Amino acid sequence: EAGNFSYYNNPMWPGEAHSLKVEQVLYQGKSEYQEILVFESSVYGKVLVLDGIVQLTDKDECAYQEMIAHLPLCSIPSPKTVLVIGGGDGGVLREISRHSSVERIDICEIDQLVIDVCKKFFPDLSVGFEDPRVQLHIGDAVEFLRNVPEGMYDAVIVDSSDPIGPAQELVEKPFFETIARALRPGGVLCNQAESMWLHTHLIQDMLSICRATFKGSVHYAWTSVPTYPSGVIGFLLCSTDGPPVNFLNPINPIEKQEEAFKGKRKIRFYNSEIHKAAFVLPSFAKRELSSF
Ligand SMILES: NCCCN[C@H]1CC[C@H](N)CC1
Repeated sequence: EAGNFSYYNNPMWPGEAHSLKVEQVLYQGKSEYQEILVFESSVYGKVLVLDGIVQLTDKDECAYQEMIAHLPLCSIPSPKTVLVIGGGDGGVLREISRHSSVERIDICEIDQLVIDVCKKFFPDLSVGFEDPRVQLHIGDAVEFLRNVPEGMYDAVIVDSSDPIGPAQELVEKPFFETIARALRPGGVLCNQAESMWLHTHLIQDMLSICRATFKGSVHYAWTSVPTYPSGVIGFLLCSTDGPPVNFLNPINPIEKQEEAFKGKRKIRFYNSEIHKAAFVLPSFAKRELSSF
């Protein structure tokens, strides 16, 4: 119904509310995993909500999807095989397909209904599924990774929702160990890593797991997404042992990828400068998220 959509008292954000004016509800349903809502907002275009948590909006999804895809892929010389965990809306696939070096994109999404709803209401994102390099696997990521050959991927991107509900196991040590095994030497992981304003304890836990699991470098980067709680979201960038990866300086800059732009939607947020800037942290975060 028209009015306001707001979520509050979610255990992830106690005592915090964020509300968007609803022009029209476009879809409401429930899969075997979560409640799914799509509505037209007055400021941010269409909005996708899972279990009461905003996942993306037309207006600001570019910041999240472009950063989570290009921060890892622009940090290694020539990514060929990529795995996406989650990402059922297709936005991350859309961004990965800008890289002409990529030959294979596996995606493991647990909820088919999310994919179907996004194909209907978010064609600018689900276009990612049309790339012939994409192979879709519906199922649990932990199960999927168990059956992946060792050293299979150059990059793994974990585009997960928050660690309550279906994505709880995606912040635990065994999951990161299966990712490390699936990556080739010098391979990279980019993981959704919550807000430095609200979740430094969760981020510290993920950082210590990653520093123990990934023998290369581990860095925290962040970006602005106005419709996420606290208006920012972070990313964990990890590399395995083998050729060192310097995340802070994109050696495979998007500006040099002619495929990145030809016949595709323009890039709206990411560029090589904002790549470098993403790893610059405010003082409190440097203290709380530095190596320990
Ligand atoms: N690909 C859509 C974004 C999914 N990522 C999450 C949405 C919910 C947020 N609280 C955290 C990121």
